[in-house]
Amino acid sequence: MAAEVFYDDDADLSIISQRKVAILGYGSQGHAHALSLRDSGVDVRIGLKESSKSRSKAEEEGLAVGTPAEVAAWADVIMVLVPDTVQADVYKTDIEPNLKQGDAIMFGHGFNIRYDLIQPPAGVDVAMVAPKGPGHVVRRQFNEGKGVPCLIAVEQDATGGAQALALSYAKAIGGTRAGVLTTTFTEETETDLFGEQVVLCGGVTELMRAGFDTLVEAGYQPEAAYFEVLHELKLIVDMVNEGGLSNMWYSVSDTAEYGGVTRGPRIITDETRAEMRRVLGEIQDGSFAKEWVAESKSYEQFNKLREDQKAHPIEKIGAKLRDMMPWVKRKITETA
Ligand SMILES: NC(=O)C1=CN([C@@H]2O[C@H](COP(=O)(O)OP(=O)(O)OC[C@H]3O[C@@H](n4cnc5c(N)ncnc54)[C@H](OP(=O)(O)O)[C@@H]3O)[C@@H](O)[C@H]2O)C=CC1
Ligand SMILES: CC[C@](O)(C(C)=O)C(=O)O
Ligand SMILES: [Mg+2]
Ligand SMILES: [Mg+2]
Repeated sequence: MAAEVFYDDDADLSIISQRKVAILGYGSQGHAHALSLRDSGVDVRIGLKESSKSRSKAEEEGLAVGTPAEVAAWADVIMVLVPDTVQADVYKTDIEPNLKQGDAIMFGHGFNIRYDLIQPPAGVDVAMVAPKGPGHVVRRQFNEGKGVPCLIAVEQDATGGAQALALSYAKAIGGTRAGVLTTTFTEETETDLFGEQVVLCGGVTELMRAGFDTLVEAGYQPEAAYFEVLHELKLIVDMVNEGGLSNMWYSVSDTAEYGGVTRGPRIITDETRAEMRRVLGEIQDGSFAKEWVAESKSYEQFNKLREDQKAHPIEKIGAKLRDMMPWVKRKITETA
């Protein structure tokens, strides 16, 4: 059955405009939600620790900032946009003691509900508005009159109005301009983790690094390798994004198309597809979540892997080449 997709005319902005919304966290998603909600006429306050380095950024925007506990007590809608691995602690310390009957607790990703790290009480709505894109792009597109598609879900509908509330919230951040789908916390969590690990973040970066390494090892200039496997990827993906795979195949040469359709399946093989299924299995059985929550206590392995990513030659050559293409370089700022 085809999914139902909601657009601007299906959502009522007045629902979220009548609520008091606490945004906990002012990072990638937090700043985007907070600023776009405010620009849509919603009463918003930001919850951050006294020591938070994000505080000054929110204050510079004229947003009211308090501690997570203070704004949770003030609000009747609490959107949790602190990192997934700290949400359970923030919930216990700052949110749970301040939840009132009829409040709504909302999430930008289903991780903590899907893996039972947070168990909200009966009597509150539990919903999700998950943009399918980076927070800085969510904000950028809102400012440009566009929007990033969102998934919404309701885990607990205490008031009978949880879905309408989530849809209204999604409208306020620009989601219904692009399309909003209903889902479950389980489907959102599992597909989101799979997408970022296998395709969008993990798969694509590893493909670029491997392609770059192969060309450089074979004696080609690193600059040529960078343009070929990283810079041009966006140009090719833009064609796919604008008109589908066929649009891209139409635009590239017949030589590229023939080489692509015959060689592509030699790169993404049956073995790769089997590994994708194993990665999905680790998401579904909770072992990835367990591993990540344990790693987040020290960041020991994660910090080493981050250093390895930064040190790869594709990063060094890329920085040099992007300096010559100022239109490509776009600094991420909290108001971008
Ligand atoms: N990044 C993205 O584009 C997307 C993220 N999501 C989801 O959105 C949620 C937020 O992720 P993201 O925006 O990446 O997070 P970020 O890491 O970008 O930002 C986290 C924010 O939370 C604050 N923070 C960290 N720890 C605490 C704490 N203990 N108490 C209070 N505030 C704290 C940080 O402030 P400071 O460090 O200054 O204290 C910062 O303002 C997650 O559930 C994520 O899965 C969903 C879709 C896409
Ligand atoms: C693709 C990564 C993402 O899921 C996102 C931007 O949608 C995230 O968790 O940041
Ligand atoms: Mg995502
Ligand atoms: Mg994600």
